[in-house]
Amino acid sequence: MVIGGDGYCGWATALHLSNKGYEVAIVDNLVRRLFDHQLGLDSLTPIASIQNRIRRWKSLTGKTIQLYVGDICDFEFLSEAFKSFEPDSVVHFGEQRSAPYSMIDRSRAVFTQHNNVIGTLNVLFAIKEFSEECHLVKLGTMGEYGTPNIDIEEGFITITHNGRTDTLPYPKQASSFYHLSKVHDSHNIAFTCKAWGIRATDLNQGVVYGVRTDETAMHGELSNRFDYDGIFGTALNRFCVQAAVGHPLTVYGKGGQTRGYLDIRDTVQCVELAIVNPAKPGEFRVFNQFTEQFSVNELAKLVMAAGAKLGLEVQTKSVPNPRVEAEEHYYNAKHTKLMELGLEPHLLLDSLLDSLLNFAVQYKDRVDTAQIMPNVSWKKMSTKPKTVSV
Ligand SMILES: O=c1ccn([C@@H]2O[C@H](COP(=O)(O)OP(=O)(O)O[C@H]3O[C@H](CS(=O)(=O)O)[C@@H](O)[C@H](O)[C@H]3O)[C@@H](O)[C@H]2O)c(=O)[nH]1
Repeated sequence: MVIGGDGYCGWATALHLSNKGYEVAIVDNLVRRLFDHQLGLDSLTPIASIQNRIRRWKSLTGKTIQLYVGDICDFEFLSEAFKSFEPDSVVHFGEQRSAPYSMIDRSRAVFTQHNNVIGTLNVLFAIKEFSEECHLVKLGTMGEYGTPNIDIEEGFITITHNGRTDTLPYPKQASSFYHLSKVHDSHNIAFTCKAWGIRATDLNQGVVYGVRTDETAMHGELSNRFDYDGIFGTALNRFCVQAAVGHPLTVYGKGGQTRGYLDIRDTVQCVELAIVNPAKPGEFRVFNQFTEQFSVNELAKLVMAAGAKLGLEVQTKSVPNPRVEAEEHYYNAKHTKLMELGLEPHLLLDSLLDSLLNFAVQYKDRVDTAQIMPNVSWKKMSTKPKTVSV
């Protein structure tokens, strides 16, 4: 069961698992499409409706993906989906995943935490009630750890304090209401593993880039979404679109912000590896899911160089940072557990950057340049509903 199977990572994962012979159901309330309508945003790539996506997949491959449209915060809906599909594994992508969205105003902050925390709680209750053996594969985020001045471990750290030693959850220092929602989820999941014997894997994923996977490239109607706006667009994908339309690359502040990154083709691989090698009953595992670390400045340099090769004149501009985050910091995060399970990373080589840039150029007429600059400020956030004007 892929919850959030209509979104960026979820759609690619649902198709990948279906292609690999798994019986797949998508559970999704389609709210990601509603956010676009409400905020006047759109994917760079045209995307088909979920029904047409699934029909096209069936006509191309003969494989059926079941669809349950509804909200997992509604426990009755989720119960019916569980009873009808009887999942062995649940992959949970079904959360509001944008940090800027969660910082627009009070109501978006509350929505994000309610939607994410209650949705995950319901999934935990559904597993306990209907499918005790079911393995939960939950998308967490590297942002749960923040940017501490020591190495980041995979979920746990062994500490000696006043002569005694214990292995404890790694300290969490999230820096948006969205990232905090994932911290709260992790605590709830860890507790239910202990209390109810649930088996769970928390995938602390880094920033994803790219768009095509083997399956989504098979047909236009299987195309994945590609966000480039200031709310849902993530760093490298945004920079590629900016380069394609001749907009200076928007480095926030000093640009020393360093994060773990991965290709979307590795997202789908990692999820499959977690499913094939499930956690044991009662086990709460944490994997750091990224393949390489980059600072924002490093990404901008790579895109400038790749752009020059394609004859694009790419400039970089530091814009005032709309977020509250360290702009120069130590960053060294472990990420060996998925490699030990057999992950074969697609590293960010010139070839991928070329093809991403070409992809952005191909769709550049669809770019609304008014959506590029960031317009959500961490500091100016207020209780007043922020309405969007045209
Ligand atoms: O135009 C831009 C966009 C971003 N940044 C900077 O790039 C870094 C990453 O920002 P992002 O928007 O690419 O990613 P983020 O907000 O962290 O969120 C994304 O990446 C997270 C993983 S992580 O960053 O927490 O490891 C996931 O959890 C989220 O769902 C996903 O939207 C930040 O320091 C941000 O200030 C820029 O300098 N310029």
